[in-house]
Amino acid sequence: MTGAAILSAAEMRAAEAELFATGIPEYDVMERAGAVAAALIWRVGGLRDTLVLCGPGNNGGDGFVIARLLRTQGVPVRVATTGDSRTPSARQARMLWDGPVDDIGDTAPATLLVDALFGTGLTRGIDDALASRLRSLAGAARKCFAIDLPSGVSTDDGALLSVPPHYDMCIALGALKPAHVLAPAADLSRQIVCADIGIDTSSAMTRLLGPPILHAPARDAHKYTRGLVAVVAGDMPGAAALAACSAAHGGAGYVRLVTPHPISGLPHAIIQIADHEPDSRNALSDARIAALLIGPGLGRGAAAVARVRAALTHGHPAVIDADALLALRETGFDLLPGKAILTPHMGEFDALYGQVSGTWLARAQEAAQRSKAVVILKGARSIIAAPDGRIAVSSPASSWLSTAGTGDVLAGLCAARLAVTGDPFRAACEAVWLDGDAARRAGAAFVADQLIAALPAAIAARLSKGSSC
Ligand SMILES: NC(=O)C1=CN([C@@H]2O[C@H](COP(=O)(O)OP(=O)(O)OC[C@H]3O[C@@H](n4cnc5c(N)ncnc54)[C@H](OP(=O)(O)O)[C@@H]3O)[C@@H](O)[C@H]2O)[C@H](O)CC1
Ligand SMILES: [K+]
Repeated sequence: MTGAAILSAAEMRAAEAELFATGIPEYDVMERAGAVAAALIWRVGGLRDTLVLCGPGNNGGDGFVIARLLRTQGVPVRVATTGDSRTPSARQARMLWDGPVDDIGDTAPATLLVDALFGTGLTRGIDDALASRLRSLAGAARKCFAIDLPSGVSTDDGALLSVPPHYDMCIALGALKPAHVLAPAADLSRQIVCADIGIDTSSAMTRLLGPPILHAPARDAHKYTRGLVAVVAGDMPGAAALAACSAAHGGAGYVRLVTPHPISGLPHAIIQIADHEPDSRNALSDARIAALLIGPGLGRGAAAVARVRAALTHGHPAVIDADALLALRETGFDLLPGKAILTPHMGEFDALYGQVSGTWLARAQEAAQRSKAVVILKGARSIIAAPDGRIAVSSPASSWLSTAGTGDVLAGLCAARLAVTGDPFRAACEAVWLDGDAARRAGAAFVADQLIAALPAAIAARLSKGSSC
């Protein structure tokens, strides 16, 4: 899985411990962290007067290193603290700082503010007086930098434990944390930069969704080897038609729409198969079907549940969306094939899984394990969880995606990528990435059909070297 690693506070501590076990002293890692952060601040802020706020722990220690290194570049730097430094490394960093140390309560503002008050060690909301002091110093600064995390956010779930200010840049140390990718904490910083400080994150199971590498069809490909997608329509075939178009433009070799009502205006390349029976038995018995999609426009009630049951009896890899997710409450998860993608938004997620506790990452993970399927928890930042523990979190997608039919487009795209790759997690990651990129290309105020039209360019942009169009 590609994409920057996302580690919880406990995982970060374990990764640090592994590094220290190789003989690298903790203080050396703090020096590295401070050096990378100071270089980034120097690049943006140059010689502007700078105030570094240092807390009691190692986040504060990073702050002292940053202050010292900026000062050696000629930057006029002041440090203000909340009191004593409480860890050995923070005390060492403080000892090496030979400039002034103010009390945070009465220090003067500066043009640049560096927040090194609290990082992954924050265990509770910071008190009101300190939080308000941080906001007022940040408000008076031209640019604000958060070291590792904005002080006042919960590392593992992105909740705000007190009211933090906004930042121009957050410098994540060693790895991203959930608070860098989950709202509301993730929305506090205009830019989040991950600084490499030598921590090995290669085994991280949770990652930011990275750009996929796609391949053009093989020279000897034909429509079946590229992937046959069957889309099962229901009461409202328009939504299924949209999903079928998306599957066709998403890379499938062949798309069949199994529908009770003929649909006019569809591209001729999409083959419609009349199916007046809710059991769809014959239309779906073709062993060449590489991915089945059911849900868009399916409708609810007994007929819909029967359609889902019948569609899933064939064991084809499947994408379950919209109303079909609600039907799963009746059928149970045992009906799902070995390769399945479920695409709930938050409301459908709650309806399907009930009250699952924990962070959104943990909830998506538990849902994937319970249903033994890849779950795409759709939102501004979608979370893709696999039963084996892998999780990918997408960067925020265009808010113009909040328009009718875009869920159907994503479902069709998932089906296409599942048919092409045969791998549900990879397919879900590719689909979410391509959907986000197509939305970016479609610009403002697009409708779902234009999103589909942007898919080929999004795919072309991700083709591996050597792939030809
Ligand atoms: N990732 C790395 O490899 C490295 C990270 N570094 C930096 O270290 C911090 C984590 O440092 P840590 O010392 O564990 O924690 P903090 O500095 O965030 O804060 C802990 C101290 O803060 C006190 N605390 C916690 N909550 C509050 C609160 N609400 N109000 C007041 N004080 C609070 C806490 O005291 P307790 O009473 O809770 O015990 C601690 O004294 C990480 O984020 C990086 O910036 C290192 O540089 C090494 C490399
Ligand atoms: K901080």
